[in-house]
Amino acid sequence: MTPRRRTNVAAPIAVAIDAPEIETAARWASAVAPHVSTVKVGLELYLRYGPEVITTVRGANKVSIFLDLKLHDIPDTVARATRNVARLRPSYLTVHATGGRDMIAAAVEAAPETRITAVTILTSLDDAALETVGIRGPAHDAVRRLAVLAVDAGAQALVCSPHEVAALRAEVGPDVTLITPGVRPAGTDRGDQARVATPEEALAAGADLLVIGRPITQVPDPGAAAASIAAALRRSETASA
Ligand SMILES: O=C(O)c1cc(=O)[nH]c(=O)n1[C@@H]1O[C@H](COP(=O)(O)O)[C@@H](O)[C@H]1O
Repeated sequence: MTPRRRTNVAAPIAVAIDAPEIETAARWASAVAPHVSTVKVGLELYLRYGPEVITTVRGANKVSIFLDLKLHDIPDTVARATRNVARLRPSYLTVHATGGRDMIAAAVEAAPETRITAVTILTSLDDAALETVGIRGPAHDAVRRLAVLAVDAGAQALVCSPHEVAALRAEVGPDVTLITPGVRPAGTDRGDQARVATPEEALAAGADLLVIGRPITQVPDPGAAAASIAAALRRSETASA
């Protein structure tokens, strides 16, 4: 699939600010903000610092906030939790698609200004791991089933691995934002990720937003790493135009 061309300078990257301390998170956010569209705050920081970490990471940075709490509970509980964090005005909020249709719909209704983002099958799981938790695979099929269910329930964005993006795009159309973690620049360590691809491959497959954490944050200069991946993405878009 031909990648959709972008005119803004910030690359379609959500940097996963998975830091132990709020001071580190603030430093990483301001280093990467000139180069990327979005920063993602997840469980590690939010469970320690709560809403304060959103205010801090947002700071003076011109970035969208992706709040990755992966909510998964009964619909009323998820609705109330979603309402609480919607006050922080995140652009994206994650819920697990396996929570089911009513749970996803409850989150959508509770946060009309936020893109409720359904996580399909975690990128750390391969086909064998899926079987151990009783989800009918292969991962590719499970992702497609959950994506259709989530969009039907009102989710405006989906998280999947780069391997499933092209098929999902064909399935859900152009209006649903497709977000891919499991992104590893060539030559970097895949760590605990199972279904991975390079940033250029994920973008070429049709992803709208690439979630990248450790390849940017666990190097001496996160700002330079973000700038370098952003430049590589721009080159690959130009080459395929
Ligand atoms: O929802 C997510 O962001 C997410 C879903 C998924 O399936 N896999 C996944 O890795 N993530 C998140 O994406 C980030 C990936 O970070 P790195 O593996 O360091 O690039 C982490 O913050 C994960 O919590």
